[in-house]
Amino acid sequence: MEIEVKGGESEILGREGWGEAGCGSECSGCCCCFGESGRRIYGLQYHPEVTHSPKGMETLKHFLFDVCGVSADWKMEDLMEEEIKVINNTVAADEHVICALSGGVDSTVAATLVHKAIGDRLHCIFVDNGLLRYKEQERVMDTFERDLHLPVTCVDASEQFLSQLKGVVDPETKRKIIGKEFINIFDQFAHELEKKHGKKPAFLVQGTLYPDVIESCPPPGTDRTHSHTIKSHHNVGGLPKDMKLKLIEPLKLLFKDEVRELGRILNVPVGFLKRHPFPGPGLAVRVLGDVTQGNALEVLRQVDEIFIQSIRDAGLYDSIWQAFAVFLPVRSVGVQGDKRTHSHVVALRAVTSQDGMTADWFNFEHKFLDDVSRKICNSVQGVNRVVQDITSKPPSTIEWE
Ligand SMILES: Nc1ncnc2c1ncn2[C@@H]1O[C@H](COP(=O)(O)OP(=O)(O)OP(=O)(O)O)[C@@H](O)[C@H]1O
Repeated sequence: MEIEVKGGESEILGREGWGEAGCGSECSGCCCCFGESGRRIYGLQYHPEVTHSPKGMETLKHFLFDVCGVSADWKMEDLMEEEIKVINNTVAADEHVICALSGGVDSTVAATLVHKAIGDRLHCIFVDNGLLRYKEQERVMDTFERDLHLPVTCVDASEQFLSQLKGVVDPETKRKIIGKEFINIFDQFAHELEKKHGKKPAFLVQGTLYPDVIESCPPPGTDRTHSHTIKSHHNVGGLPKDMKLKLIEPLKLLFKDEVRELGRILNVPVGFLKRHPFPGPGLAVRVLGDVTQGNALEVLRQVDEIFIQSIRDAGLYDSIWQAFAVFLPVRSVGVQGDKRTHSHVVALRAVTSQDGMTADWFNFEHKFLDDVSRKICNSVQGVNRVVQDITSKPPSTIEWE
């Protein structure tokens, strides 16, 4: 069996006295697993939970059910009830809670659960940062209000964000600017709620998932300890110290597919739960270079909408983890309507994945790509070339910036 072994950790294995040991085929014979059935001690030097590990799930099932003797009687309904109890015990009857909704699955499910627990003492905010997809604001606000009955304030801050991003091309700087603007807006929202209810919100709901917790957890042997601050920084770009908000993270023991299951129990529309992930910094990380230059955002919105709608029409949306278009900071020469053009180039990216940690590029049929490319060049002014991204993760990341 071939397995991927993380380098640099093999010296703790293969000590004398251990029983059976296995070797990795691609790592010069270093130990990749061992077992001592007498002492009932087992160890693995690879990630069985990763989809790329063959028989990983079988290995885990064998360990849990045959070795440890546990039974699979865990139910999502029980978790929901438990979390509601925890939320009610945490938030006193006169306290208020805020939640930043992105229109994504995680924050929506987290907010819906907290709303079920504490009702309208939950106050949600959705920010139009000028970096949203085609008609995104209307589409998500409609779902929040009509289907989920969530109390949501929509703030149009597009000018504020775009003016701060003018001339910025470095991806990290873009992310930091966006994170900082989000915080200013959340802070202002909290102040307004304080004026209205006479009390500052004490809690912030975040849609932290278990993979985020794992990623925030430092490797064993380092002096560091796990910190929630790491995730909150990751999530909303860092919270201002004077907000003093305590975190409510009801999904922090769940993986994405489990969050979707919880969402189904909470009656979040299935179409919404199946939405592809969308990055917090929005189209800013899909327009390479200065997002405010020319009509890059508008062009990208139109291209992206055509691509996604074509994927839906072809019945492929649910087979793809994430699909989107990227606006490239180059122009190419073309011939359109008997005229020479010097126009924009856009890239299409679609990947499959189980958890976003690794991903493979999606292999569209030739006809699909041909149709989409023609449709884009024929209907989006200023685009004369469409290319496809055919790299997996690794070596690339899913997003381009
Ligand atoms: N436009 C927005 N308005 C309000 N809050 C936002 C917005 N975009 C992102 N956020 C907040 O920042 C968090 C992190 O954004 P990111 O896109 O990385 O989310 P995520 O962890 O994938 O979760 P989700 O599935 O909810 O989008 C979101 O969960 C949400 O709380």
